[in-house]
Amino acid sequence: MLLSWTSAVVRSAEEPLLAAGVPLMERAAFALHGQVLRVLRARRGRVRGARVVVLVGSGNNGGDALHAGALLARRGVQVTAVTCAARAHAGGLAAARSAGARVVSLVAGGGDGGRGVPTTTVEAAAGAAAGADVVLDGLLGIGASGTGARGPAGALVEALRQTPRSPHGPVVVAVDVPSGIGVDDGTCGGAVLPADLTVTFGGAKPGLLLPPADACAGDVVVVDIGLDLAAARPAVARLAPEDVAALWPVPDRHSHKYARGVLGVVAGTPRYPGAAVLCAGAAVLAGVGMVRFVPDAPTGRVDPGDELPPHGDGGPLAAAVLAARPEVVVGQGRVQAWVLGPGVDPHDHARRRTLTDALDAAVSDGLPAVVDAGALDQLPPRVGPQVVLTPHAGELARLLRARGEPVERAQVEAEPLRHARRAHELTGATVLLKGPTTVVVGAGGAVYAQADGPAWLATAGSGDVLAGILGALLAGRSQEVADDPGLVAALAAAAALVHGRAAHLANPGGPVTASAVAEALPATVAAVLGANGGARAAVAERRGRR
Ligand SMILES: NC(=O)C1=CN([C@@H]2O[C@H](COP(=O)(O)OP(=O)(O)OC[C@H]3O[C@@H](n4cnc5c(N)ncnc54)[C@H](O)[C@@H]3O)[C@@H](O)[C@H]2O)[C@@H](O)CC1
Ligand SMILES: [K+]
Repeated sequence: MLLSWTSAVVRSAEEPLLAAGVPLMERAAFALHGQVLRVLRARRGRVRGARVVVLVGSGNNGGDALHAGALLARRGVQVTAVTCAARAHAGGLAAARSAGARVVSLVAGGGDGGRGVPTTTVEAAAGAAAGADVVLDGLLGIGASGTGARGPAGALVEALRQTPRSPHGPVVVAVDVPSGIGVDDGTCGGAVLPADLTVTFGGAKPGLLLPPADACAGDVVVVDIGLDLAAARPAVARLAPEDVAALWPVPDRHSHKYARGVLGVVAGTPRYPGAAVLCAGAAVLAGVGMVRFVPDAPTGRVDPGDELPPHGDGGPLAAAVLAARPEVVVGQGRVQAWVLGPGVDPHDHARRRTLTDALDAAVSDGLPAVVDAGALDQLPPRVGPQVVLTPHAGELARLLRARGEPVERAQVEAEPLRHARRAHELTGATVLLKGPTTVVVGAGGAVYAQADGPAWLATAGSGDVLAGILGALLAGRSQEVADDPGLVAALAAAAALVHGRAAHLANPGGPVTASAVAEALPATVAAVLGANGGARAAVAERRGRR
């Protein structure tokens, strides 16, 4: 699991160490230079003679970069440091100079308190950067105010962004964070320099995980500089496969289909059965004990005693689901969780009535439920965190507008965490906001950001598959969810991870269909469980024999 902490938390962890004279900056710079050496070796085979341009802001982030530049210069790297403000970290500047780095400034008399640093222009600095092997971005770190670099630093970032990127262009290594991102909220309001690699100190920062800024971070390497963050509350987490393995319900030899979880599904319409097929199918393939697919009653409510009506009674919608997945059971009956709404057209009155009845039942029974697409508009004013809303940005904006918040889709896309959090506050539900990076906000302040899928996953039916996976997880762990509603957010993040990985597995590097993603689920779950799952299964098997 990758955890992140806000700037304020990181600063307060630094304080006692700095007061005790612990050389945090030297530790950070040493690790940073090690990462740059690794990049240079991978790129050129050798370090000596490589060119590194160091972009230096006015704060300690620039100090880290300058000290790393000094260490690189001592290894024979040609280092040019470009200071971008009236002042620069004095110790770092002295170290870089004495190691043989060339220092220039965008500000006349700048960087060095007027000691005559040669000035350069934004164009010349951008040109030097374009010809370098590595650009080390030490413009702004966790001391940045607002988003986007301003002044000369901002002008340089803009110029670098205009430079066309090529495979032969420099590798951009961000010091602590890509300069200009909203460090704590992941916003990208102004000039931001996208990185290929971010070397971050002490612990990751939320903006490295949260959209849209996470797209600027590249690979994230966390460097231990001795900060004690164990007792501090993380702001945002990103699950890894081993975390999902620990969350996934794995049967033992005594398990039977009911104990493993029964999922009720209300999805699709007779005219558009695709969502129903994908959602119910994904739940089956993700390993749920059983799926009950709920068709519309010919008249009024379905009799709850109608456990297993003949297949024909479910009409063409149920027939389509059964044709694709004969494992599905059609009709009403006891369930441990629900998926409600994928592909349900609100203008289909019969389907809408079935949906409303099931949603009412789920909420009044306190069962975990995925509330998707057509069900989002039917949500009661307040629900518990066992209910997971799964909107995309447009649907979340509509949900917020319906609750009196004047929000447009673009605002949700610009600040996904803020708006997902607001929806959680207003409804009480766990919120899984779909996007290139999925944001989950749940009970007790839990926030997850998952970026597991390829861009190809943005395809019709993809969300129906995600809803099915999450439904399977909630059904399988509904008892634990009843005891600990905070678990729901972790399960939602786990579903997003498996969904994304299934898309990779379905067709590595190429287009995927939602059906192919669903078909890849059994192998994906097996891969995620991996050795960990094998060990757990063996333990379960042993227990079963006793
Ligand atoms: N405290 C320490 O000893 C350590 C600090 N570390 C580094 O120090 C960084 C934090 O240093 P600072 O607190 O000095 O802050 P920064 O280095 O992030 O710089 C903040 C300064 O930049 C300017 N500035 C703020 N917002 C700006 C904007 N939007 N555009 C242009 N200029 C802007 C202001 O003059 C401000 O003082 C961390 O990110 C990390 O890289 C690491 O070396 C670890 C140890
Ligand atoms: K930076």
